Amino acid sequence: MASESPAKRAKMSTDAPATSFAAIAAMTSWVEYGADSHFPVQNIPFGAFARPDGVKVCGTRIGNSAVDLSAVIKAGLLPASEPWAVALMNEDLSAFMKMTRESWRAARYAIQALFVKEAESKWTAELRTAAMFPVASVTPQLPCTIGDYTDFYSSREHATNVGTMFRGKDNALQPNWLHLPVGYHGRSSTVVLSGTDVHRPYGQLQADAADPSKGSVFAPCKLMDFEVEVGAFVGGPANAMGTSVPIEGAWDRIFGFVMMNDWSARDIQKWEYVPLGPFTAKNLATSITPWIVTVDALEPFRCPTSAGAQIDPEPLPYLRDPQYSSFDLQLETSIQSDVDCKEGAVISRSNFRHMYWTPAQQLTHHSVSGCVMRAGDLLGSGTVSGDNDKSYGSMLELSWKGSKTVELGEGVTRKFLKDGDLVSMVGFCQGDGFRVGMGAVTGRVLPPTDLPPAAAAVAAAAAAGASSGSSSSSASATA
Ligand SMILES: O=C(O)/C=C/C(=O)CC(=O)CC(=O)O
Ligand SMILES: [Ca+2]
Ligand SMILES: [Mg+2]
Repeated sequence: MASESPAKRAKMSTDAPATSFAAIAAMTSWVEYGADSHFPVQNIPFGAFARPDGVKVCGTRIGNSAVDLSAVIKAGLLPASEPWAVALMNEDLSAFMKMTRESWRAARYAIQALFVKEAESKWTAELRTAAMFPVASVTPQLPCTIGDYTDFYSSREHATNVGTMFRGKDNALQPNWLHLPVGYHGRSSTVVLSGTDVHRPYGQLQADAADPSKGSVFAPCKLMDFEVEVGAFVGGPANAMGTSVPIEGAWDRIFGFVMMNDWSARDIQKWEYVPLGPFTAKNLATSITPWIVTVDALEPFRCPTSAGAQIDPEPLPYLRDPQYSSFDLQLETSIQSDVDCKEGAVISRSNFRHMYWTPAQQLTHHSVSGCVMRAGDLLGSGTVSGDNDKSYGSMLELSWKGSKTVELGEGVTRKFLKDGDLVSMVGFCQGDGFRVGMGAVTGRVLPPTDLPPAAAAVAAAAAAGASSGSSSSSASATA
């Protein structure tokens, strides 16, 4: 790691593993993978997948292998009687995530110890066949039952940019923004795994922003967008209703992190969001990576946020995070299209350290009214935008509401997403000769689905209106 890197400068968390950063960097594995793998022995994430024979199991990933932890436990390489091992015998991580950080840590260390070079002889050929599968041969599953999904708005740059575009420069950052992590309740039913195609949604759009008397039309979204986010999975025993999660222990209630794309229909959003915030513009799909990278795996990369060691104004006491900091997690977003950008092009580079509010502050604030926070709840960080126009986390900002083009190379440009565009977001921390990352969250934009009967009737009526001279509901999407 470069000597000036924030990860190196940062003091290791007191909660961090007893191992030094140098000792972590020096770990090697008997499993082969490249220096750019996101899943070296230093990572050991948790996930759930269906084996080639269809059996669903909890697992980890190392290099390009998905590891069936139930097979490793059955073979006697992990202590079957430990409560965490019992929990890992389930089809997904729901039970395991309800345990404590101590249990997650014990499990991760025990698994990690099986993949260091010195442990190679423990792995018989028989066990390798029974427990290790090429990732391409397994079917990732959602890691747990996602009870609730909440999305925050915690990048100061993103909030300022969106506020400027939606409400004007003078009302960009609302007066509450520096005092609490603003958020909205999202929809867990449409949280999907990376690789899931996403249809351009239908919805209500304002017919003519210059003339509100023209009302609205029903049509496919024309301003389809992504949002680069880091998702935090809540873990640990739920707080009782009427109590809250104290900020002092809040980091210990975060099980780990995934990359997340909060698909957004900007024209639907612009019309519907007043005054209660995002609704159907955001519930069409939210894509996540399948492997949850633990807080412990990210601890060596803890660093100050770009807002500094403290925030000003100082938040109310209940929101003062004693570990106010972030992770030096690099984020890179690209678009690929078989139509006009076959090689793909990187359009944004950002970093998780740009977030102003920490996941601990988000969790504590979420529960301050007595709201129950359960293991498996998903908290979106909010779009991660940096301080320059190459680091913005959405097309809305990169194209500044469509007022300029985003270059994909060789004369190919975008303002918003086109049908056929494959959006890919990767997140990783760069260590000294190794990486710890989440992999890529991908999703392709498909044309609108065939309309269900009720919606078809509305569209037909709107089309009839259009042919008689009123507002149009053309299905063609512009980009
Ligand atoms: O109304 C606004 O200012 C904008 C709201 C959002 O776009 C919500 C959202 O998804 C927040 C985020 O990802 O940061
Ligand atoms: Ca969002
Ligand atoms: Mg969403």
